[in-house]
Amino acid sequence: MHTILTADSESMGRVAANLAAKALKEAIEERGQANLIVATGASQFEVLGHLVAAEGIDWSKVHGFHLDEYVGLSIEHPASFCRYLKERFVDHVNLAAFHYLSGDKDPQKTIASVGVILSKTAIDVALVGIGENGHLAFNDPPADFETEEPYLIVELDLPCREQQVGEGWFASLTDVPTHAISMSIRQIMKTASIICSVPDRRKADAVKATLEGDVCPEVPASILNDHAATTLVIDLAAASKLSASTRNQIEEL
Ligand SMILES: O=P(O)(O)OC[C@H]1O[C@](O)(CO)[C@@H](O)[C@@H]1O
Repeated sequence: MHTILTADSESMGRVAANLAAKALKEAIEERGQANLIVATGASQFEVLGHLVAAEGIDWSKVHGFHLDEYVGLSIEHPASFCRYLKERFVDHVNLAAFHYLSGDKDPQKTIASVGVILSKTAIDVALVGIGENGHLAFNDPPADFETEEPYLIVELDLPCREQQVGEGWFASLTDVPTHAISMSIRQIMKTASIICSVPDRRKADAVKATLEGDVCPEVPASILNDHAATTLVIDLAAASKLSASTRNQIEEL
């Protein structure tokens, strides 16, 4: 995994968005279209802000896929990932299509219908983050590294649900849904180019475990070490617990 260290979340977002824009333009040039997976959460604020402002992407040739969503939240809820993506991404670009995961009515039906399309699609770029508990999408530890299903309905663990309260998406723990739709680990790993953006000191332990520990289901994001073309973009705060030898191997911008 190639890791890039940036000063702060703003420069992290700019670097990640530039990488994504380049990969999307190359895919459009080569194949006439591009397929993109989009994540949500605090880690994607700056990434999506820079990406929608990027020049030279023919968005009408881009098909978007949604990484994960809570079960039971309507798009009216402030923490809805559908709402987040609509407001921060889809409304700003003229996409060929965006495949939302609506988790409020019939999540099984949603994952069946979007999953069929996703299974037949070669994804060029995935924008992802890492949770405080090391999760990748909503695959909390221990994550299922084996399933071939494109999407799963998962139970969220306590640290994951506490993170959502800590970030201010929900007023209390009881408001956080207990289940979510998540793209599976194997499906994410099929992406040609993964761009994983991780800002903030809250993520320092997860970043350390991802870069310095074993690849194991207990650290779901560690699987990215087995991917041929992942770039991890972190800021100084997220890198604050890395060893000196890891720091020496990281590209600093
Ligand atoms: O960006 P956050 O809120 O720190 O979360 C990291 C990752 O976790 C998810 O938000 C799921 O909680 C992903 O969509 C995101 O990439």
